[in-house]
Amino acid sequence: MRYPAKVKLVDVGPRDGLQNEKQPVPAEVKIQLVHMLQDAGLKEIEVTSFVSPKWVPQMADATEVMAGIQRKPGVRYSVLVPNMKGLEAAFPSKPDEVVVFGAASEAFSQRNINCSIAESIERFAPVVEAARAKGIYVRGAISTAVGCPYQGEVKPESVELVARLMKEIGVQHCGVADTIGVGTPRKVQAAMEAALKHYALDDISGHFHDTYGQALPNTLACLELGVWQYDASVAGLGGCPYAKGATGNVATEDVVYMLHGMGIDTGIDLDKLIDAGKYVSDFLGRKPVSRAAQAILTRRAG
Ligand SMILES: CC(C)(COP(=O)([O-])OP(=O)([O-])OC[C@H]1O[C@@H](n2cnc3c(N)ncnc32)[C@H](O)[C@@H]1OP(=O)([O-])[O-])[C@@H](O)C(=O)NCCC(=O)NCCSC(=O)C[C@@](C)(O)CC(=O)[O-]
Repeated sequence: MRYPAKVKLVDVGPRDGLQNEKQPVPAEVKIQLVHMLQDAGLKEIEVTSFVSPKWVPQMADATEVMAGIQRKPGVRYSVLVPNMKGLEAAFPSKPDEVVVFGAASEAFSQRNINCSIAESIERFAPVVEAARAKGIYVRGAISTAVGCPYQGEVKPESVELVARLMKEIGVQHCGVADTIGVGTPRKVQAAMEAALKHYALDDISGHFHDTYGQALPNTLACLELGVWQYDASVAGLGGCPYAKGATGNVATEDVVYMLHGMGIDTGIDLDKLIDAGKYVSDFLGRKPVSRAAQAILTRRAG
């Protein structure tokens, strides 16, 4: 089996990881987390989202967080925007990339962004056009690509349809997301192959939650397809507010440990990454979910 020699990881911890956190997380903590992630070698960080504060109160400080970051050359800072209002609010923060987020399941689309899949594409079209006109790269996320908390199993055909619709409106990159972590390797490969009908290998990524402990095998399965870009969340933080019971993304530390063990380059310093995960976990008053981080922290403690 030939795996990609290099993998790009996008740390979505500050956004996906913290959006569902019940306790208030001050902007300074989010900013410090971003700084520690960039120091650890992350080349892309999903910082925040410009969404309705009524829907996701934890992200209400998006502008403050973006303003507080001291940017490191070579690092891309992305933000989620669900509509034109979000994009216009994001513009002054000068994100390198915006993420429009749709779903392969109608029920999830309604619960998450309050519209149908078709309506979401209509909303995204002007967002994509306006962002690209300003030279901002546009990534798309397809949630519930294998399973939906409201509708059950999701077929690859639904992923293919949303990937095609996103491609048609000019979305440049397609993220295939297992929002509730129900996928297993063959199913996730099928979802990825469906998206690959419309997006090139270089324009596609995986985003796997670890609810059922399948995120690492799912990552390995997609590496077998040649997919070399993945989202992950430091310390395994997170979950989606509209996917009850779903745990966080695969922990970035665990993915890095696996990839380095396979001789795959990530450009990330695992020790510094573990420090970032420990920093935010200490603030939240719990241990990092990452097994690799727990093992290394135990070893460090002697
Ligand atoms: C999309 C909307 C806004 C539609 O919500 P809506 O209620 O249908 O929107 P609306 O256009 O009717 O506006 C209603 C109110 O929201 C305001 N509003 C409208 N837009 C914005 C905006 N951008 N920023 C701030 N405020 C906004 C608007 O101004 C108005 O305010 P009011 O007049 O009532 O005071 C809402 O459903 C929403 O914010 N949803 C966010 C859901 C979300 O953030 N989910 C988590 C992120 S997705 C995710 O985690 C999955 C992912 C990406 O990680 C991949 C995976 O794992 O699946």
